[in-house]
Amino acid sequence: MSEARRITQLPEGRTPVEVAVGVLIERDAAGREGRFLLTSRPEGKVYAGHWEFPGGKLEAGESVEEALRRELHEELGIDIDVASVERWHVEIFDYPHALVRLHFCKVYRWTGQFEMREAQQMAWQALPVQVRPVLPGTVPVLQWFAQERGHAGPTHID
Ligand SMILES: Nc1nc2c([nH]c(=O)n2[C@H]2C[C@H](O)[C@@H](COP(=O)(O)OP(=O)(O)OP(=O)(O)O)O2)c(=O)[nH]1
Repeated sequence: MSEARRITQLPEGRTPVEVAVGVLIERDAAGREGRFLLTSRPEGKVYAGHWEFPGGKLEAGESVEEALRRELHEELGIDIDVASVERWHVEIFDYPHALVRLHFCKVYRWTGQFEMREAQQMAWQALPVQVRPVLPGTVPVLQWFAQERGHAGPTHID
């Protein structure tokens, strides 16, 4: 399952699946970032049981923010305001099952109670991440966190 390739340019003639990904982050009263939320991929999906940031594919006509609002509601039962979504990084991954362009967004505010509506699991994590295995497309996010937070050493357990 490790045949995922992180690539910097779209291969000519191939159209990626656009994916909105929400990096939900706790902040303290001073605005310092703390733990972030990972969820496990539900049974029946590719990479079932792997940990990732919640999100999913854009539907026709949707913006990244709208897709994220829909996915977070459908998967986790929480609500976000599209205006508060902060776009962070874009990454392209070429998996055997799909070419995906991941739009990672930071989310600091949400309302509602978390409900695992797809029977997945959730875990608030810090570096190094303790849950495993993580999805290949999740690893760059952990590296960005490591840079931002001055974290040295492994970001997760393989
Ligand atoms: N949600 C999410 N998907 C990721 C991450 N990293 C990564 O490579 N992916 C990939 C895995 C999948 O190929 C794709 C997301 O598709 P998905 O199957 O989870 O989306 P979905 O919920 O819309 O699925 P479905 O309705 O078609 O079942 O993006 C990540 O951190 N979060």
